[in-house]
Amino acid sequence: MNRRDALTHAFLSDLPNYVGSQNTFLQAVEDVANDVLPVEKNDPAYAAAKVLRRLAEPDRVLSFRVTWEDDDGEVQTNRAWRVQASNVIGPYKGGLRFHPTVNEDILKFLAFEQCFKNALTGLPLGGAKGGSDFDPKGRSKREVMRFCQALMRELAPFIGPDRDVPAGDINVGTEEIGYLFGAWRKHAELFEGALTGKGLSYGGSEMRVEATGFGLIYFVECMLSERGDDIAGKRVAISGKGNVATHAALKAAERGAVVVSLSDTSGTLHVADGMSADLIQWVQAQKAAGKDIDTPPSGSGATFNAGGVPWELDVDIALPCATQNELTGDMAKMLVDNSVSLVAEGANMPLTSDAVDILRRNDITHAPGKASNAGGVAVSGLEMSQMSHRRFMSAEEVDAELKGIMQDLHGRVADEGRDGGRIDYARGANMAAYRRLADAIVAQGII
Ligand SMILES: NC(=O)C1=CN([C@@H]2O[C@H](COP(=O)(O)OP(=O)(O)OC[C@H]3O[C@@H](n4cnc5c(N)ncnc54)[C@H](O)[C@@H]3O)[C@@H](O)[C@H]2O)C=CC1
Ligand SMILES: O=C(O)CCC(=O)C(=O)O
Repeated sequence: MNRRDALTHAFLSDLPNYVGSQNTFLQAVEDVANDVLPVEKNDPAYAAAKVLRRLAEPDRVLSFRVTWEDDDGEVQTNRAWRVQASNVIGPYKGGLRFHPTVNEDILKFLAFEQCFKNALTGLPLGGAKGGSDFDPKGRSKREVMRFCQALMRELAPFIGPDRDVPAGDINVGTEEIGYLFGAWRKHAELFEGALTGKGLSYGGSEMRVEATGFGLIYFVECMLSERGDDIAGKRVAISGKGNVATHAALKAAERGAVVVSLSDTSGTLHVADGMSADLIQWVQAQKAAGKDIDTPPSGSGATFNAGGVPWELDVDIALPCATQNELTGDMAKMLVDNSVSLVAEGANMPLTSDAVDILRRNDITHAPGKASNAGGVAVSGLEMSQMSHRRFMSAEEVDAELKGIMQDLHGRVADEGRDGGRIDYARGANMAAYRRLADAIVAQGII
């Protein structure tokens, strides 16, 4: 082991001493540490500032109880958190997730990733993430509204347009953001952009709903053009059936790709000849109505493979768009066996560490979510500017800005990640984001 490796090893061995058994957070920090610590140790200013050690500790973790009343008049109690990771390059920014699996570990990993992602956008956005173990499944709209209002009663004192600007994530879409914004506005007695993902009638941006999925496809198109190739005719497997998955599917199909799957935890919807926009919109409608996707409309050409995963299918491109660690080592081997040549993450950290290693060993190009799914937060940044200026862009203008941001972001990541004839996108993303954060940390002193 050389000196550089020894220093990285020492950092990683020490991590659990202050992170404890938060394994998802550890996974995210380790991934970054392996790429950036060798550079940090050789840069006197970065090394003296102990940049990564500081980034691996959120500025603060707010933890609170949310008490609300269900439709039967019964009192319900949930746990919620806001992890404010770093505001060194802009106000804290990142989504809110409602899911029974939410805990401090998951939110710390997401907030850490968000710092790097937001730095890559080139916009002045810090990193944060929040959410609750509240499960909206089976809850009425009134219950969801009361829960959002109760959560905002606790969160409101800690957010604001120049302080911390939450947005949506899993199970938090335009409807929930509406309830959250209404409650914040009442609390603050202000009409300001304290949240993004708002509805168009009260300060939202065109294209925020589509931005993450569309941005993912713009990024994939940049990756393909590096090889002198394009997406038309490529067979694409997508996991998930939510906002990111379905908008990626719509954009890929519009660009001439053959989208063969969407999925949920119960199985995979498969169309060998490619999904039509109508079928993708059916999936969106089913999800919005809280219904399953296992009985596709007749004539759509779709079958549902209960228990199956999209990675079993014969495709060129794989886009995991559901949730963290959904694509395991065994599934990565399926991608290798099926000669997949490109994997780009729509979800945040959807690949386990061994899946990443398998792709790397088999020379499969892999873009991490902090680069390829940054389109959503980038349009959130545009929503913040539009709200401040009181001047709103058309859908065409926002889409053109989004495309430009994803192309610039791809260029920055590719430049850092170029290694002979190939591009290491994971390293490129970690390094490009780290440099921006590190320069700001060094410039602002020991604080
Ligand atoms: N909405 C956004 O703008 C952004 C979302 N992301 C990430 O994209 C991923 C999907 O988020 P959205 O589409 O917004 O959420 P959504 O609420 O619209 O859809 C959630 C999706 O996750 C799946 N899912 C949830 N928990 C799961 C589990 N334990 N196992 C398997 N599948 C599960 C659901 O089937 C569904 O496909 C998440 O990782 C999120 O953090 C990343 C960047 C921005
Ligand atoms: O739009 C935002 O502020 C956050 C989006 C988000 O949560 C993410 O990029 O993972």
